[in-house]
Amino acid sequence: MERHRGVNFYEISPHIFALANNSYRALRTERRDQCILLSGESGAGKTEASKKILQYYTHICPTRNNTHTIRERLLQSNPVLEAFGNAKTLRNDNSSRFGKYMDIQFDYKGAPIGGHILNYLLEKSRVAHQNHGERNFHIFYQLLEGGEEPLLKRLGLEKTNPQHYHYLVKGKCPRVSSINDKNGWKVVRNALTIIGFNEDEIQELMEIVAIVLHLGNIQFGEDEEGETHITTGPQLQYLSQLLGVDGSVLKEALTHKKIVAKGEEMISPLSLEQALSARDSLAKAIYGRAFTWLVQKLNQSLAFKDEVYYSSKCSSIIGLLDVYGFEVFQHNSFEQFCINYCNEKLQQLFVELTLKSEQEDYETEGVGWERVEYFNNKIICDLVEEKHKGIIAVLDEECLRRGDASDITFLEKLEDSLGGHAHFVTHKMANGKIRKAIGREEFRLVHYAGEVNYNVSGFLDKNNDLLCRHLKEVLCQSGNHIVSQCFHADELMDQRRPETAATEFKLSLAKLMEILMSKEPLYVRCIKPNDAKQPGKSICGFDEVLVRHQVKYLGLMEYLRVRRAGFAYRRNFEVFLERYKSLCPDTWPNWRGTLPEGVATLVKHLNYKPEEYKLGRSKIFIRFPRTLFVTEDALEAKKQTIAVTLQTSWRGYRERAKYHRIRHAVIVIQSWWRGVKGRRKAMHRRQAADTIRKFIKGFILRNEPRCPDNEYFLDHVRFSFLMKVKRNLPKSLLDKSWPRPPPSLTEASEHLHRMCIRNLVSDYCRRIQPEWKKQLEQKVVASAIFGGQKDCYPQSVPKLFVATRLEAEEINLKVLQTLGNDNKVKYGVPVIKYDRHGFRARMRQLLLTTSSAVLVQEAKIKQRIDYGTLLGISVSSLSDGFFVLHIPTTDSKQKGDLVLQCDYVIEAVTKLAIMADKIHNVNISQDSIRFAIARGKEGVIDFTSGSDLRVVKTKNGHLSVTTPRIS
Ligand SMILES: Nc1ncnc2c1ncn2[C@@H]1O[C@H](COP(=O)(O)OP(=O)(O)OP(=O)(O)O)[C@@H](O)[C@H]1O
Repeated sequence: MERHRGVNFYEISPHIFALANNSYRALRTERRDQCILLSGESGAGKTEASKKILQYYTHICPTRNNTHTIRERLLQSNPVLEAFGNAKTLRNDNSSRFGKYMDIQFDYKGAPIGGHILNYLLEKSRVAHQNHGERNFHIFYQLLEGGEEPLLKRLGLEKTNPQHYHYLVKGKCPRVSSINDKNGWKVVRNALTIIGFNEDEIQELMEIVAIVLHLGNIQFGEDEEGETHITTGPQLQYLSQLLGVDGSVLKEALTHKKIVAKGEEMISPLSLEQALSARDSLAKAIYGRAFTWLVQKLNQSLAFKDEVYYSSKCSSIIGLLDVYGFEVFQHNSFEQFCINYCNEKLQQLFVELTLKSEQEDYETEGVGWERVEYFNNKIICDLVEEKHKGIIAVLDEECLRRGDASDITFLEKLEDSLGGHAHFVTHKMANGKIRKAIGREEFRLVHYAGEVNYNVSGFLDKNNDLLCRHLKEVLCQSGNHIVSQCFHADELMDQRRPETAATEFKLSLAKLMEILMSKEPLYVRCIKPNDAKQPGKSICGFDEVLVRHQVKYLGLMEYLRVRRAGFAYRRNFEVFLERYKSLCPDTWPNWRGTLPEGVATLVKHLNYKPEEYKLGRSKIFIRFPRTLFVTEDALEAKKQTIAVTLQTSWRGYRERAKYHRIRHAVIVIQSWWRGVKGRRKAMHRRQAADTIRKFIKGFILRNEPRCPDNEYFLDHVRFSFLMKVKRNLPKSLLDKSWPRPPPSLTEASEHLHRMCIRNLVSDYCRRIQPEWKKQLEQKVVASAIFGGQKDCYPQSVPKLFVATRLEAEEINLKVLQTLGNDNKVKYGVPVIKYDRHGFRARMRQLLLTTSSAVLVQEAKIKQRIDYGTLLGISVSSLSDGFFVLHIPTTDSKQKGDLVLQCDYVIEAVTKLAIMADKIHNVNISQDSIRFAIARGKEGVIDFTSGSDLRVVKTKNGHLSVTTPRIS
């Protein structure tokens, strides 16, 4: 299959795949529907060839989403149809007993997307009767051999025992070595599932097979009064069960007939013979219609479902015709007559389309041609089908004739109307040798493929193909859905007589011919190598006489002659030019001149040699396939360029259109956006003008009471001020800045400022540490005592009071005290111990010279003074560090007031005042301080400002302290 894919026909040796590939290529390239006609005798290999073709298509064709299923279904339809429609005959162990035309639908990419089957005249008679050495349809044996035990039990059948069923043993060969029924069952069962039958449908289909088998086993007997009755009860029970109808109703229908005359129904008993015939008719009718139902069901499964996406116009078709082949048996009946008539029609089509039309074409087109003689079988077709005169017409006439019409009268009628015809002869009409070869009840037709004697017995019945009304009524009530679908109540109402089997077959063949004529035909002529079903090329496998005979009657030699002398290809100028015009610059893209000139120009450009082609009146004839294939290859190569050109133009067009669309959209969006923006801007301006207007008016009226005209301005001013305040709030307590309020907000501003300060203060207070608080308290006290009173106070403000300075053990204090009136002034430098209760002084004596003091000895004075006894503290207003602690003098032990000097006079005095709770008893003197000396005496210290510190005792006994001035 791979070897044949995409290869030209002439490039490799002949093969069924080459032909399949050729038709597929033609379908793809020329988009013309194709049909492949398989012909040959029964057993020649048509069905096998058609399966190979199908296999080839399903293998090489590209796949679409659902084509996988379609492929499978196409392939699997074969085993199902073969099981129900094929049987073993003397000529072929798998002989098709029906005609089949299958359409395979391809989409434009060449993927199979669907299929449809037309079936023709099933050989129903086989259901009830088989010739010796033949079998019934395969499905019966397959079900019995392979069917699962529960299934068979349900159907009331016995496994692997065809002998028990009358309908299966008429030919006396229920088992054949070449056929594996058990395996066949598995294949069919699987195929039915793949095709899409559900379990119920399969069950009901098998019920039908069982119904036929049980019907065959129904036996009749006659009672003493001559009435027919059924002798096989169990079969009847199974039948009524499977058909889903009442047993008694079925029983009556099988043994009685219903006649409707003048609107009245009459029931009369059947004779034994009539009952047997009615039973067989019933079996044939049920099986025949179930077969048609099966084909319809297959068609539903194969149908192309994606109609919305692909219209059927987009698809192309390859048809496969595989009908029963030409048949000659010892005993030939109505069925062989129909089968052989069908083969005549196919041969006629072949003759018409090839030998006749081709040669006529050469002649009418004026191409020099030497006529090849051939046998035209139209005469035989006419003999069979001609209106009023043909065999079918005579048969129908006899069937419709009232009275004593029989198979024999039919034969006589034939003799009357067709006597003397070259292809028709009967025992009576023949003479000599031929007469002996024809039976009295036979007529002989000289077919294109040979002579066949047909026995007329049963012709009328088979052609009438009638099922008695009574049985039809029963089937209409059936509980089996397939049966009830096959036998519809409408049929009973229809008073018209149905077409006879032969006429119906003739009409369906006519339709088939129409279908085939509308397509490009390809032929597969199957040659049967021997009559013994033998394989191989040995002498016994290849019967030369038989083969020669077939080659002859198929008209192959004549056809070869026409082919050799003729042309491989012929087309109308228009079609040819249209297809290949792209290969010549002069004809591409359009030829303006006449068609013959155009074709001539094209052919010249293609370098066709004179012997390769001929130009007729309206057609071109190409002699060799090679020439055409070379041209096709060139077109294939050219298609790339054309495709690129088309793509370029299309893409350009598409992009331009897209660009224009976008551009238009952009302009629309722009205009809308600009409009929006413009409107927004205008609105803003209007709002701005309004604001400005309001603002100006408000400014003018700003000092008026609040009114609608100025409220906006005032609000704005307030808002602005508040925002300004918000932005410039003082960060610390020392920051005194505050925005200047507009006049209308002065009061509010002050309010806010106060709140802000308070807030800062509370914030500050919250954050303040205990030590610092104490420091500040002390500083506040210092400020209260000394603020603006003592010269050195301002310098002391930034200096922090050190907690340990006075509380420590040692304090650097100088004590000045006059201890006596002698010239030697003794100064004590007390070390003061200082605690919560008071302070204690311990003196060290100093010897005072005029300018310096020298430590002489440790004083023995120890004085303890409680804070509670402290009367007050005196300091000068100058910048010296002297201060006097006034102590009560009533106690004789007291040494008098303490005169002290300290570098940190502000700190020391403040702390002492706080400790002794004498804040209000600190006296700041301008010039001098009086202090008590022991024993009621009093001393004075005079303070003056000078250049540096000097302490001297003046003549008047005062202590004079000169303190440097603070610059
Ligand atoms: N190409 C083949 N190679 C080998 N065997 C073949 C080939 N073709 C056919 N046969 C054998 O011949 C038998 C009959 O073939 P097939 O059923 O295709 O014949 P047919 O022409 O369809 O007959 P009918 O007209 O009776 O249906 C096949 O079962 C097979 O055994």
